[in-house]
Amino acid sequence: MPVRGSVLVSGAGVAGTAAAYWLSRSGWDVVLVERAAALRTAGQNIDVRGAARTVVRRMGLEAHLLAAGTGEVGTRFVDRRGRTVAEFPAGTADTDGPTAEMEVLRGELVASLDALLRDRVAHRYGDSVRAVVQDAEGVDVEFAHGPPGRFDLLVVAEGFHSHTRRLVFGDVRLRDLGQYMAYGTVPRTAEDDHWWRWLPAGRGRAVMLRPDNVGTTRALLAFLGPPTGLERRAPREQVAHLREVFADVGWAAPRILGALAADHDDFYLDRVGQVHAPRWTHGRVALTGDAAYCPSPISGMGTSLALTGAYVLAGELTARQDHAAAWGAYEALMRPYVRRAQQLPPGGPRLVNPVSGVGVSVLHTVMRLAASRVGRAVTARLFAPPADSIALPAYP
Ligand SMILES: Cc1cc2nc3c(=O)[nH]c(=O)nc-3n(C[C@H](O)[C@H](O)[C@H](O)COP(=O)(O)OP(=O)(O)OC[C@H]3O[C@@H](n4cnc5c(N)ncnc54)[C@H](O)[C@@H]3O)c2cc1C
Repeated sequence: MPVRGSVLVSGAGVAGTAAAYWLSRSGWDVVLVERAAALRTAGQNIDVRGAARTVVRRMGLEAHLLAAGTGEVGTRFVDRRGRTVAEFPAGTADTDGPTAEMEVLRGELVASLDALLRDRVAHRYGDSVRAVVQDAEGVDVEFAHGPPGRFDLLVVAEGFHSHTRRLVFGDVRLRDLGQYMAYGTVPRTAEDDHWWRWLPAGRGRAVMLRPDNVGTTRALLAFLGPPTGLERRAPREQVAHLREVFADVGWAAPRILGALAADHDDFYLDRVGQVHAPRWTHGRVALTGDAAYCPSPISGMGTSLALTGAYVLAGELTARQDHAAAWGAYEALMRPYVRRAQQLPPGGPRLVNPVSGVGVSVLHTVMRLAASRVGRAVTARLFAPPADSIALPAYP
């Protein structure tokens, strides 16, 4: 196959590995640079829905990812004693509820995508883009550590806080959704089951436990509040803060906080937000995945947008050959899809994280109604992620 041109992909997450796969498969010469010293396989349960299911099927990964799923059987809202208030079993349709049919650990997905790149894509770990200068024919890139290089195109897939996005596009609008989320992995206990258990704990807080397929349990602590810079503090200080915020919450909170205090390895805390970049391309540089259009973890669509966007970007580049035409087609196909994915239910995180005790009781009632047969039909139509709302082209 003739080489179409050279592409530097920056960021070996979901979007970066997927873009590298589709580009290399179509004859592009791809270098994948990742800031971390190795592939980052941390992360928790993520959903692959709708059009993204088609993308992983076209990669030959669907059966493997279904078999390597977390085994989550559905979502249960619980009270402070762990008793089920309402449950939403996982359906076979991707749009059925919080638990998608394809739920995998992020690490499993990224490792599976990366395994497709062996012998196709040059990896450069422990390095990052320091400067970008482009002209009509190409992009000159300086790296923090390695020698500089010239590429035909640069694809930025560095996630929410992308540095290269800032270098090329300046500051883009980040929509803060008023919530912190902390993730960690805790030892599994006999009491843990295969449900995603979700405690709305009042005062805008939530405690969640989710099953995995590697013998541990995934924990999530979320709380509403303004940005305080907590996300930039050391993990030890972040856990100490969480201990204060969740001090009076029972159920799984003490167990989670105890485990997080002992082990920070897989601990991660950040603000919940969205990326609203007015343009996704500039000259010979394109943004994809969270760096371009993060819809936030509460949308359930981040990974699906990353997989779909990488596929469309690479497909259009290959189908059109002229990168400017490809950028136009990428925006035209993906913008409406992204707009729908970024439209959260009214109130955003506030809707399912009531502040007062009365609010928690109201939420319990609403969840019970929503979990009924009629309720599920209505809520599926109102709140289901718009995972299928794109006509995915079949590229050669
Ligand atoms: C370690 C980790 C854990 C996560 N855990 C969860 C989770 O539990 N639940 C959830 O919903 N979402 C999680 N996410 C986010 C989720 O992966 C994304 O929302 C979604 O899959 C879109 O992926 P992405 O490839 O655009 O971004 P990401 O998956 O964030 O990948 C971005 C990649 O770019 C790399 N990178 C960043 N800056 C640079 C740079 N300057 N140069 C080179 N490389 C760079 C990062 O190290 C990372 O490998 C996690 C992301 C990471 C990186």
